[in-house]
Formats: sequence, structure tokens, C-alpha cells
Amino acid sequence: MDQLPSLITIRRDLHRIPELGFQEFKTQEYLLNYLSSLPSERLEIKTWKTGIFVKVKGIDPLKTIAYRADMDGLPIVEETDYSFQSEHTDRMHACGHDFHMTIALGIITYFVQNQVRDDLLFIFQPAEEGPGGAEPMLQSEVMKEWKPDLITALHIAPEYPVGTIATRPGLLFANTSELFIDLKGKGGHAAYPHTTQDMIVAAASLVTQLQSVVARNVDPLDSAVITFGKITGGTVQNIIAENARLEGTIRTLSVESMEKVKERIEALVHGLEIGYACKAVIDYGSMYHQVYNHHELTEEFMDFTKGNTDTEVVLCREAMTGEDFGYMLDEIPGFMFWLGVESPYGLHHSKLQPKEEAIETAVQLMCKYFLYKAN
Ligand SMILES: CC(=O)N[C@@H](CCC[C@H](N)C(=O)O)C(=O)O
Repeated sequence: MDQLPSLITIRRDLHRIPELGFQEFKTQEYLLNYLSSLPSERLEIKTWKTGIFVKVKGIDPLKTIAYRADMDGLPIVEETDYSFQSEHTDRMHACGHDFHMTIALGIITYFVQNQVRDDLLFIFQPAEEGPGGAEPMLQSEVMKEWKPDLITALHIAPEYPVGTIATRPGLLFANTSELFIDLKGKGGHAAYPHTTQDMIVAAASLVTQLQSVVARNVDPLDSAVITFGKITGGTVQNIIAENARLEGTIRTLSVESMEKVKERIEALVHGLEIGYACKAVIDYGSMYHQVYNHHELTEEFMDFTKGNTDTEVVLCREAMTGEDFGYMLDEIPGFMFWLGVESPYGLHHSKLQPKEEAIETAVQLMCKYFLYKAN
């Protein structure tokens, strides 16, 4: 085996080339290139769109144990002071997927040199931030053929120190649905509002009205979030806007609340159409299944980590983040956990700077755990 790049070098290389969902061409090429430098006799590699399946063959396999890493970046202009900043304009690995992929390569590298009884499967999955790669990947022929018996994934957590992991049996991440609302009215001169239907005013009103859905239609002991991350509309400062578009996301802890929230959004949007004499179109974009950790496997993993590593284990609360890994957990027993990376700036922030020492923590932990489960 030739001299391999260090995991820190790999993470920095990946950090430089963030790509959006299903456009992870350079990322895929980089990963395939690295994998081709490993001894090939124990590896079987198959690509799926911009994703990759990597099987590390066991000696006498009774089962398959999997680790999933997501691959895509976000449409963010990076503002870190890294020397290895994103080389792609308006793109950034601001959700740690560069870490998740590096950790996968670290684990693979260990197991190509230290064979275990069972097969190990590594899934490099595109488009976690949207429109969702997990569900179609799960339906793929490769996944049907190589279907794992146990599946794991981690996500970096800026709020925890390095050397800590956090998880919980049962519900970990929320149900999600994207939310796009297009409004169309009648534009006109800024000085003649009475001759128009102003979609800037309608959009502003709708944003405020929709917050009442969370406050007044969802059981306070359940939880929901409606966030709009982007509003566009109009053309110039002295023309009343004919169009406006709201782009957001809905998060709920229960499936019932998701249905209720959508029902209420639809009612209020219909009311807006009447009140503002406009047309509105709602599009829910992509939806993600909640992340629900297998009870016994999660408890076993937490106990194993406490008993066999120096890693601190925290029993955390559920989070309103979404993850299409939820689809995989719906079909395959397993769990997801948070990996402490300690950054003053959080996920989806242009200054997110996770501590790289956490990569080694995760690789060591997962290698120990797979050695325990796959022998
Ligand atoms: C871990 C994480 O941050 N995941 C994303 C998933 C986004 C799904 C979809 N695009 C949506 O916004 O609903 C998150 O924002 O939680």
C-alpha cells in the first residue's frame, strides 16, 4: 500500500470541494481515487448516481454491518479563516459532511488491513440536505443485494466537546417537510397601491400568520417549527411586487403534528388568497422520515462506548433537525449519534469550524464497535 494521506489532509481536501445534492461529482471522484489506493482484494465498490457503496468483505460473513456518510455541501459563502476554504463559489461544507466522509474512509482503511468475520458496508450518500438521497438509495438494486443487518451513522455536534458523543434510544430527529409558497397578485406603481395586489405585504402577513400555527395548533407538549430561510419578491424599490416566494421548512416531533400543521398552513394560505385577492401555490418539496433509533442497539452502543472507550456518553434530547437517514432506520435496525466537535458557530453557519481531533475519536470508536459487532 502506498503512503496514504492523513485523515486531516483528506478532510481538508474534501472541505475545498463542497457540492450540492446529486452534483457531488468531484467528491465522488476524490473518494473513488482514495479507495483505489487501498488493497483491492477485500473491497467491492459500486457507484450509484453520485454516491458509492463500498463492501469490505468479511472472512466468513454471517451478517452485514453498515456505516452511512452523507456527501453534499450547502449553498453558503464560507467565512472561516481556514487556509483550505471552499474553492467553490457559494458552496460550503457547513454541516460536517466532510467529517462524516473522512471518518468513513478512516474506518474502511482500518478494516482493509484488519479483516473481521462479517461484511462491512459503507454508504456514501448524496443529497442529504435536499432533495434526499437516502430513500432512492435504499430502493437501489445494490442496497437490495447488500442489505445490511445493522446500520449506523453519526452527525457532528458543535455544541459538544471533542471526546463526547450524544444520542438516545427512540426518536432522535424530527419529521421534516420543505415548504415553498408562490404568491401572485397584481403589480403596479409604488404610488398607486389601491390599483394593485401587493405580494410583499401579503408575504409579510403570511409569515407572521403561519407562526400562529406552531403557537396555537400544535400541542405545546409536542413540538413543531416553521422556519422561512428565504423570501424573494418584486423587482425594484418603486414597483409594487406582483410575485413573492417563501422558502422554508416544517419540523414536527410526530407524524400527526406534521399533518395538522400542513392542514393549517393550507387553510391560512387559502384565507390569504381571499384576503389579498391573490393566487397561492404550495409545494412541499422533499419530506424526511423521522430518525428513530433502535432501542436495544442504541442502549448497547452507549454501554459499549462507556465501558470500552474514553469517550463521554451523553443521553441527549430529541432535536428538530432532519435527516433522510431516518428512511434507512425505518427499514434497517440501527442508530445515529451526535459527535462532539466543539465550534462556537453552529451547523449551517458560514463560520462553522469543527475541531479536527474529533475525526480520530470517531474512527477509533467505530473501529472498536465494529470489531465487537462483526466478530
Ligand atoms: C442535519 C441537518 O441539518 N439536516 C437538514 C436536512 C434538511 C432537509 C430539507 N431540506 C428540509 O429543510 O426540510 C436540516 O435542515 O435539518
